[in-house]
Amino acid sequence: MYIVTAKEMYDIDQFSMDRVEMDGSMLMENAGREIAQRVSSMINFEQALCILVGSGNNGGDGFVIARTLLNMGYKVTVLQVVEDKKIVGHAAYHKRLYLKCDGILKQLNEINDVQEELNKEDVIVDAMIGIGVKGDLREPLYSLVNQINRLDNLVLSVDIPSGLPTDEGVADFTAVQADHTFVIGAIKQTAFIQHTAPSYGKWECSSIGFPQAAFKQLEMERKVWTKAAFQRTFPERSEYDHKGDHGKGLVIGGSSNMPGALGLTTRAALRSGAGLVTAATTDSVIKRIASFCPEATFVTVPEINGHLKYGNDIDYKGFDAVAIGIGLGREAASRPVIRHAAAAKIPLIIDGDGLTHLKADLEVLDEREEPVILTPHPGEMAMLLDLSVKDVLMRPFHYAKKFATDHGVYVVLKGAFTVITDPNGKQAVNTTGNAGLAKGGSGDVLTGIILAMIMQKQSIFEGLCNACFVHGKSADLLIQESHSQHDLLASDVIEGLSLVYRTF
Ligand SMILES: NC(=O)C1=CN([C@@H]2O[C@H](COP(=O)(O)OP(=O)(O)OC[C@H]3O[C@@H](n4cnc5c(N)ncnc54)[C@H](OP(=O)(O)O)[C@@H]3O)[C@@H](O)[C@H]2O)[C@@H](O)CC1
Ligand SMILES: Nc1ncnc2c1ncn2[C@@H]1O[C@H](COP(=O)(O)OP(=O)(O)O)[C@@H](O)[C@H]1O
Ligand SMILES: [K+]
Repeated sequence: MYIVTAKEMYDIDQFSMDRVEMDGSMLMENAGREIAQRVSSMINFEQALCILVGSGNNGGDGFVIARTLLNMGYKVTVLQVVEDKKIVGHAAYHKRLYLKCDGILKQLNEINDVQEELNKEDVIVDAMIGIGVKGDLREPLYSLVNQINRLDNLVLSVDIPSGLPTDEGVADFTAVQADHTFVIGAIKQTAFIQHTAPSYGKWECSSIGFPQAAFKQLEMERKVWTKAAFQRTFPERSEYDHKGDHGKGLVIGGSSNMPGALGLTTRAALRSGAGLVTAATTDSVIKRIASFCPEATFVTVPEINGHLKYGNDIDYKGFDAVAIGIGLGREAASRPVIRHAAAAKIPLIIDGDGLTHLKADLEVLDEREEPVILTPHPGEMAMLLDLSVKDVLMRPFHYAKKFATDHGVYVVLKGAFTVITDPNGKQAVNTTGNAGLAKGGSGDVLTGIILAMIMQKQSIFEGLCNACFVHGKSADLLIQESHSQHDLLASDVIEGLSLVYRTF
């Protein structure tokens, strides 16, 4: 499922109409009919529906929805929120059809008490403005949207909640708070931004006949990583496999005050299917984590005040990938460990404190040819880019892509919606997971899963997407079956991986 900006959606639309010669009013008919079908499955014939239509094509969709539901036998009223002369083109055509089917139409400016009028309705269908919104809502829409948001009625938005921007990066807006949004053609970027996603309520996306070629011509691919994508790309094990076929991974990190993190990463990598995992850390950390991951092997690294030192004595030969930085601490003495790891000719994952050390030494990335994967949370992404966390949360797609393409690395920008970006700027969003993961240690577990996944028979990008998918899915299944978001621990997420593998 594609994730689009407004411009990309208009490009898809234009391509379908100009190159494939699809008719605009047919696309509108498809959209409206598809949504009407879905609305009808949510309501009953006793419920009164008010369809609010605006001046653009979003309003046109509203007229098709109104006609379709009317002809199915529902109680429908259209409330037109703009003057007659503003309804033009395909929308005007569909308005005519609705009126010729004896549809009831009221004008907003002829109603004395809008609040009372809306209170009479059970269901509000919001087809006032779609992706064509520009700037802050003007009156009377601004007041109307605020009134709608005070109602208890079921509110269903068409394509996007009216007033909400399509693209990331807008801080302030007034928009309909939908209970459910019926997205047309492709899901919009703001459905994955922390401060705009809640406006959509639940959402579902319907295909209205846009050809695949219309999506393929987009400059850059940006998709939701779905269950189907996981099942299509996740590699099967062959009957004759041996441990060497599933990768020999190395994890480097740990310090006296953060010993557990490396244990979580190591165990998670083993649980996720790595053939062999070796943890390189201080003697005291090894003593503390060894019983938690008995299948792992260990390499002792010299220490200074409980932190790893130098790192030039770690032998990378024979390993297929390395993850570094987990629980490492920010002591300057540990910085060379990152530099040495960067010289190893195998895929490199840099996590946690490793990212802080990397920031002081970013040029090591330019010298590498093998894949580098960075796994920042928004705070670490902000640190890498010299921005505020607010900036990153406002434009995660933009900033993750900027860093990935500027430095030729993969970026896994973690959060409620994790954005995975490849060195060319291709992006995917993982939507599995829940707030039970918002706890220390969850990221360490993810790093272990990533290490295991990138050593399996799948591309690095697919491996990263699948790692985020199973990490979140484990948390989702655990809170359905035996845990809550409150008590879920990072170590539970490791054990929950078996549920994911068995279920999917
Ligand atoms: N083939 C197609 O094209 C298909 C398109 N599809 C549908 O079309 C939608 C996009 O349609 P669109 O481009 O006509 O824009 P749309 O979202 O209706 O809004 C524009 C209107 O809003 C108004 N307005 C804007 N900002 C405002 C503000 N701040 N405050 C107040 N008013 C404001 C603006 O008024 P104006 O500024 O012109 O006075 C203008 O008239 C898309 O989301 C999908 O639903 C589907 O049917 C599939 C096929
Ligand atoms: N509300 C949430 N919904 C879904 N996933 C979440 C949520 N909060 C955190 N996560 C996931 O949990 C992990 C937290 O990683 P991170 O912040 O690095 O934690 P830590 O460093 O404490 O281990 C990430 O994979 C993130 O995507
Ligand atoms: K809308």
